[in-house]
Amino acid sequence: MTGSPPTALRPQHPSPRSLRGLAEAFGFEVRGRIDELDVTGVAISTGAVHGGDLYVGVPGRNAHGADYAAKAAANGAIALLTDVAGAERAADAGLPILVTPDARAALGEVAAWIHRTAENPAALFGVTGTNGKTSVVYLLYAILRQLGVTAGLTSTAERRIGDEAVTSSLTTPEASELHALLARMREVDVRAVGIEVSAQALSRHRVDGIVFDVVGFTNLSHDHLDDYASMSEYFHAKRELFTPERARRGVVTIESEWGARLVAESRIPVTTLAIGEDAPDAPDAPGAPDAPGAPGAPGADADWRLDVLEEAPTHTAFRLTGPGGRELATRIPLIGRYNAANAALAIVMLVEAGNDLDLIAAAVADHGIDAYIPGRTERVSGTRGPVVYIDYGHTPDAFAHALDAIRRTTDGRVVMVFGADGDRDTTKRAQMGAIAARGADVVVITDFHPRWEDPAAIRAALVEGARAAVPDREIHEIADQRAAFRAALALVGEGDAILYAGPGHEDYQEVAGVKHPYSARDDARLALQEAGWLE
Ligand SMILES: CC(=O)N[C@H]1[C@@H](OP(=O)(O)OP(=O)(O)OC[C@H]2O[C@@H](n3ccc(=O)[nH]c3=O)[C@H](O)[C@@H]2O)O[C@H](CO)[C@@H](O)[C@@H]1O[C@H](C)C(=O)N[C@@H](C)C(=O)N[C@H](CCC(=O)O)C(=O)O
Ligand SMILES: Nc1ncnc2c1ncn2[C@@H]1O[C@H](COP(=O)(O)OP(=O)(O)OP(=O)(O)O)[C@@H](O)[C@H]1O
Repeated sequence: MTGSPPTALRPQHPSPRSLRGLAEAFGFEVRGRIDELDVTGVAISTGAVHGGDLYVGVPGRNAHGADYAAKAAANGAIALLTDVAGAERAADAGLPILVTPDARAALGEVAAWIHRTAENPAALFGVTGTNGKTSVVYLLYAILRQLGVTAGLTSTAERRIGDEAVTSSLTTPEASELHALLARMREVDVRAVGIEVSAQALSRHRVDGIVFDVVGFTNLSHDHLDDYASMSEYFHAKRELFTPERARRGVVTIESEWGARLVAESRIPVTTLAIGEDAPDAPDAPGAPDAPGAPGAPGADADWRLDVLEEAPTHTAFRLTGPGGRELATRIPLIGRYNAANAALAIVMLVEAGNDLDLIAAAVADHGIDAYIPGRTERVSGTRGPVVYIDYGHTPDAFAHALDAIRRTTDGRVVMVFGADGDRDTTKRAQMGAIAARGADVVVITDFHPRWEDPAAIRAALVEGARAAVPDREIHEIADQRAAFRAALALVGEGDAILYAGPGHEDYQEVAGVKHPYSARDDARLALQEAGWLE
């Protein structure tokens, strides 16, 4: 096939449904002629419209989607669903209009109806938390495949059905895309799906029309305080997943006060998972696991307990002990106690969904969990020279965990390369700088996605945070990412490690609205070759 790659996975054999039936099922006011019209899909953005779709026009930050109804019609939409204001704006667009007070709030159920996603559903696993969602979803996917289950996933990195994958734009797709994806998955007999659920998705109705079988919570720490006024508001957005309207059962990692709070405030039955001793030093407030009010030894009376048995640059081995002393011991090809925690959460979620622990243990007995997580402390170096990890961490807590994991498995020096997102939560930058300075021997501050911000100002905030925390730390400020990585590489040798946090799986850098091609993974491999460390 030529042309642009598909941006979404949709059913290939949709079964048309009557638009009149839709309007009646939801009690929508109808403006225009809709009899004889059948709908085969639904889209919230004109770029995603396929022939036969219902286009849903919602108000946004920049525009009202209804203003694009004519464009949707040109792309093949057969009708518009919108609010009263939208209906007036689109009166001359040439499409019949269904009117509802809040079209975004209706979207999930409408998409579920059009795609019949409630019929013969796969087991649905939802994962939320500040860090680790993508990782848990990939670990679920890997274990399910080892159990012989046809699985799918949706994450920040990609939407995936077996070997078919598309790159993601949002962490959690809009409900229109999500239900289409589930319908496509049903066509190819996917029986279990891991879905990463961001706080924004819960606040913006993106997982409406779904009841998860099991939901999991990783942790909560400082992020997205540009979107939420406080950590409590951010927590409340995530807590929404632990309600009977959204899920049947939950598993909560009790690593911090937030996990304990979620257990206390959950409105669905929850199972708890405690992490053994030796968590890394947590960042300071806000959102610190050891913030005031945290209960004593977290997880002392949890249902499940994780103990890390071995940490190496290539793998982590752990034991999981559950109710009645049931045990599973295995390994993951990933570094870090936090990744063992992610794997443990995935396993307990599978058990809560009815999978037998012994069967899971048998499936992962030979080689451990066979997971590949793109751009999450991904080792790009070879057998010689420094160990180089490319990571997606972009929060203080992620920095702390990744640095801790690398420090534990590195005899030599640790150099950290990183930048910070422009046009995103600016309040975490000083802390990111501070944690890097505390955890690494040398810090190289570079640009990430400046977007519309002045990149020099972003770097300055990071440098200031680093200097304030460790005044004599060796700090380099190098705007160009390729040059920054090469400068880091020049500082290390056999036995040392580089953590390049930020770019992860991404293949671009966004500057002033333009996406420039840049893959940190590819460039790091190239630099390693240039330095003679990699064939
Ligand atoms: C701030 C925010 O939530 N923006 C979302 C919003 O865009 P917007 O309000 O800017 O939209 P707009 O430009 O005003 O347009 C209004 C409507 O007209 C439509 N439109 C507009 C122009 C056009 O030509 N055709 C068209 O159809 C748009 O699709 C939209 O529905 O509606 C769009 C689709 O309806 C979303 O894709 C978009 O998410 C943007 C990309 C985003 O960045 N969201 C962030 C906050 C987010 O959700 N992030 C989390 C990250 C979680 C994590 O880090 O863990 C996530 O889940 O991804
Ligand atoms: N359980 C965890 N606790 C703390 N940090 C973690 C954990 N798991 C992963 N991380 C760190 O967070 C980074 C992002 O991991 P991951 O992509 O799995 O999280 P996420 O919640 O999906 O974030 P995003 O939605 O932004 O992708 C990792 O690269 C790693 O540095």
